[in-house]
Amino acid sequence: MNVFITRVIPEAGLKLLKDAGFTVKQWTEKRKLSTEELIEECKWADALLSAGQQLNREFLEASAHLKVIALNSVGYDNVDIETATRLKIPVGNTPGVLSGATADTAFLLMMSAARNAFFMHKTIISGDWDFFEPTANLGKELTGGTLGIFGLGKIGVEMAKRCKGAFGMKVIYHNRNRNEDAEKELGATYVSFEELLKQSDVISVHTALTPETEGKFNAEAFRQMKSSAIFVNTARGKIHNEEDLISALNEKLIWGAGLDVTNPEPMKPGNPLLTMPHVAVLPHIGSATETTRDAMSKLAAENIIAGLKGERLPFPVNPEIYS
Ligand SMILES: NC(=O)C1=CN([C@@H]2O[C@H](COP(=O)(O)OP(=O)(O)OC[C@H]3O[C@@H](n4cnc5c(N)ncnc54)[C@H](O)[C@@H]3O)[C@@H](O)[C@H]2O)C=CC1
Ligand SMILES: O=C(O)C(=O)CO
Repeated sequence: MNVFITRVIPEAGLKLLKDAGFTVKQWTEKRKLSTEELIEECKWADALLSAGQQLNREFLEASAHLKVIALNSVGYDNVDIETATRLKIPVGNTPGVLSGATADTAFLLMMSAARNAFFMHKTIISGDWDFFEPTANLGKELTGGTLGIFGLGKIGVEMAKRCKGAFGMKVIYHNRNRNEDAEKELGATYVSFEELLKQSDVISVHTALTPETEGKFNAEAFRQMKSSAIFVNTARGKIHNEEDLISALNEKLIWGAGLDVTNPEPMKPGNPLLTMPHVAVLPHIGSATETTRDAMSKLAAENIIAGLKGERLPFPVNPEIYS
């Protein structure tokens, strides 16, 4: 059995695949494959382990022989799941193991925006750090503030735990469904989207990218937020409208922002967000720790192994193919 992998993955996952007796080919070029290249590579493969590739209808229809597609991510917005399901190709993802690391990144971005850390760092590089000024470079304290989580799933819960534990923040959330476990564990309160915007000192986005969440944080949403609020997005860049975010920051409708995800990725080096005060931008490193990336590669390998054995994937995103 042959497995094509669209990126070099950690040894931990690779070993599981090799120990299972599969022949593995990794794409080592530091660029994404085109759809045509991916179709060509997959002609040889029985399974695909995909990191960061767009798996569209054209690719899936040309690769309907694949017995399994394992994503090296929890997000699956870059896969045409409807087509994969129609073609009965099981698709697996990597939930849970990356929740802590990604929440750590959200926390880092929240803190960095609150204390203007990225901007102040640049003043050292440019030689503009002159002397200690008691009235300048002032940030925000978060103790006792309100954290608003948009999408209180696995990562959202981890972010809420960190903010409650560190700063005693009150947690409110808006979700597709109530999360009663989190309400009990964290004392989190369910609110409407409008109340989330109005009441939060920090809004942290943790939903999947879907037609309902795309562009959700737009001019209208930023207008309803507190002028002292910080907007954090570690989910997907398309959930906020970048132009509207830049205007909201320039017009001081909100105070700051922390982004691990942008639209497009990579963000262009001249993007104004990279030099604005109270803004912190990272290059999609939410899950990027050794421990977490090892664990993700193992889950992806487990999905491949189950799929190639004809078994149900341990982490399927289209479980309906089994019914
Ligand atoms: N920056 C990074 O490196 C990473 C980003 N992510 C992103 O984070 C997202 C969330 O991951 P998890 O917490 O593991 O997923 P999850 O499925 O546990 O949580 C997502 C939550 O959002 C809610 N939701 C979905 N649609 C909604 C809507 N229209 N309105 C309100 N709530 C809605 C769901 O009910 C669920 O509670 C992923 O889909 C991925 O896009 C995930 C890992 C790393
Ligand atoms: O898992 C995901 O969805 C990511 O964005 C990277 O870990």
